[in-house]
Amino acid sequence: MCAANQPPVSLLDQIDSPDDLQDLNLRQLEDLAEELRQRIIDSVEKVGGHLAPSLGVVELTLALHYVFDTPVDKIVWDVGHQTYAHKLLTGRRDRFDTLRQLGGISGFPKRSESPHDAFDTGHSSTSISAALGLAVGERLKKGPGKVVAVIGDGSFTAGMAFEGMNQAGDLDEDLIVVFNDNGMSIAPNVGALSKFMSRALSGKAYQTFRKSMERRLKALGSMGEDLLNIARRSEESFKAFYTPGMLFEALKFNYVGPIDGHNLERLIETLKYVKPLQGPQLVHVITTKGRGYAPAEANPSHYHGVGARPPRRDPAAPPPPQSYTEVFGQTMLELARRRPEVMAITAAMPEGTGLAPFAEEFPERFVDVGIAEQHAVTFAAGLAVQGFHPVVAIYSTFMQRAFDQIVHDVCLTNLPVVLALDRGGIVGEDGATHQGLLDLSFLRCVPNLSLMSPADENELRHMLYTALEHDGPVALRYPRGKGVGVAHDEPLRILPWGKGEMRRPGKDVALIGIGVGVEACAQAAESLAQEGVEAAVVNARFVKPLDEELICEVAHTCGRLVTVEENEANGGFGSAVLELLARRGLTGIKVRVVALNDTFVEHGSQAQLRHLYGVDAQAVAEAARRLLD
Ligand SMILES: Cc1ncc(C[n+]2csc(CCOP(=O)(O)OP(=O)(O)O)c2C)c(N)n1
Ligand SMILES: CC(=O)[C@@H](O)[C@H](O)COP(=O)(O)O
Ligand SMILES: [Mg+2]
Repeated sequence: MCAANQPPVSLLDQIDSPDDLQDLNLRQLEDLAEELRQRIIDSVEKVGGHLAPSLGVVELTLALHYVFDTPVDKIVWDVGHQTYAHKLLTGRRDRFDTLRQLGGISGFPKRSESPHDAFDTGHSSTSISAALGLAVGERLKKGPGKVVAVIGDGSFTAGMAFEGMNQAGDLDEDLIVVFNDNGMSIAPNVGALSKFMSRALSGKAYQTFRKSMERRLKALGSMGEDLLNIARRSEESFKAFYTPGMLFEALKFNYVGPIDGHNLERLIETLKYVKPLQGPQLVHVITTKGRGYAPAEANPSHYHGVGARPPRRDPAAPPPPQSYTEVFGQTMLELARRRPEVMAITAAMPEGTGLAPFAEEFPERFVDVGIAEQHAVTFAAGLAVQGFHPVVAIYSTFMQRAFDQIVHDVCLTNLPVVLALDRGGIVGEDGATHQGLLDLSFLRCVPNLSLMSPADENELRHMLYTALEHDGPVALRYPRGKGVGVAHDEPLRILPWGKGEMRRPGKDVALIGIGVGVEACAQAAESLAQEGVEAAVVNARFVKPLDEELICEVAHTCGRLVTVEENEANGGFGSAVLELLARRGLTGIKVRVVALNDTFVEHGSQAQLRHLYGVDAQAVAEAARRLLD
């Protein structure tokens, strides 16, 4: 609590830990909710972040921290993108404006950041499994803590959530799952469960019946109250049948709800009721994503994640380059118009992958499978067997989840599926859970899979066309954010398969880049030229099949190679080049691999992280100088 001699500036300023909530009455808690909301809006407006998800759970967060005693009790937040109120209430109020910035607090729960963060999250649908592990551990250690998982309806579309539920029910473990149902994933939620939820809960007849019964019974005075209590108990069984309860009850969870996720009094009462209960409990809360901020309530998809306030743009300046995502989406449309067999698949991220326009123009050839990356890939394999040419657009980091499906269902039988990995490389503010720094390694090792990465947004267009002309699995990986700003040359053309391109001749050292690495090489060559160094620049284009002739030729000519990639060094593009040189017996070549060196990459801007982790143009030039010493 604040020192007694200083008048509290606000309720939030009095909250140095969740224990301080106990001193507040309901009215003050409600006022605190509004303060939290405003603080979140103000901060995100400045630094960016996940606004709508966090606004939707302000009351739920307050009620959880009011009823449960973290860190003894443990709360696992699924995805963890909705934890801004949680962070403000657990000792990070004064650092909150450093959110997602280099050296600042993370946008997701981090055990290293606070003991109140019970488990690190970022990828969805892990909370129930993690919480169950925590609960079993607590039981085995004979600890006093209760364990709560908070999971959204979007995150419930992933199979992993049901794997956790299935085991929890079987173990009859003391575990509380709070199901935050706002009807939204990033886009409107999809799937049979989501439809069942909205049908069951939006039943007008049920709501009208309930309200009229309450009114009539209350009019009867005390007798009416007794009857109302009986009716409430029978309502529970009615709801358990009519609402999703029966689904969760089948998984041996005691179902409680649905309750209004913005009614603090009801939330506190319900959580106090379930806290001491034994066995698995599921509390179903209905919330509004973006609650309390009209633009976010009206468009929760747009306000799911927002960027920091952009710097004022000079109106005379040329328009910024298109993003790789936009170019991908436009090229998909162009190709689909001429190729009826092209299908597009997303895992709950139509906007983020640029496929929203495709969905609008070709609704029958577009599928959003929900947060179900494994299913997306194998579903695509099924389509490919039927003669379609599916393009599965999934962020690099989330594609990690579908590795076995890529191997087992697509590549083993050499099916024509295109894997479009957006956000390949350093993504920036989302931090360690979201960087796309493993894909060149985990894709390169899979037989039958070809792997390309464009040097710029124009090359992405031709690569997508080339991939769709290839009779077998192809992965395309491209970065988050704006392109280089090159013109789009027409028409779309098929790139020479397995061939890179010499972008700049040179004889002293060869800078061989893949993807965004090529731009870093080009800039490094410019600065080396100021020092009289003639650096060749090669755009490798393909990680597999590698352009062996071109690489061996420049290796022979220059005798010095720097490979450049935004990927882990382990098993990445540089590894492929080293393996080639060894295979060809070119042992006298001096090589530097510019890549991430066996490390995770935290949050910060892309430019800051590229510099900090030594994969920017400056690092490339430095590596070349060392070879020339
Ligand atoms: C495995 C995985 N796939 C995709 C994402 C991207 N993603 C982050 S939040 C989100 C939607 C989550 O919906 P829900 O669980 O309902 O939470 P809400 O945003 O509605 O609060 C998605 C698809 C992710 N974090 N992890
Ligand atoms: C929380 C989450 O996983 C997504 O919202 C992700 O942050 C989206 O990333 P982009 O902002 O790159 O689309
Ligand atoms: Mg949701």
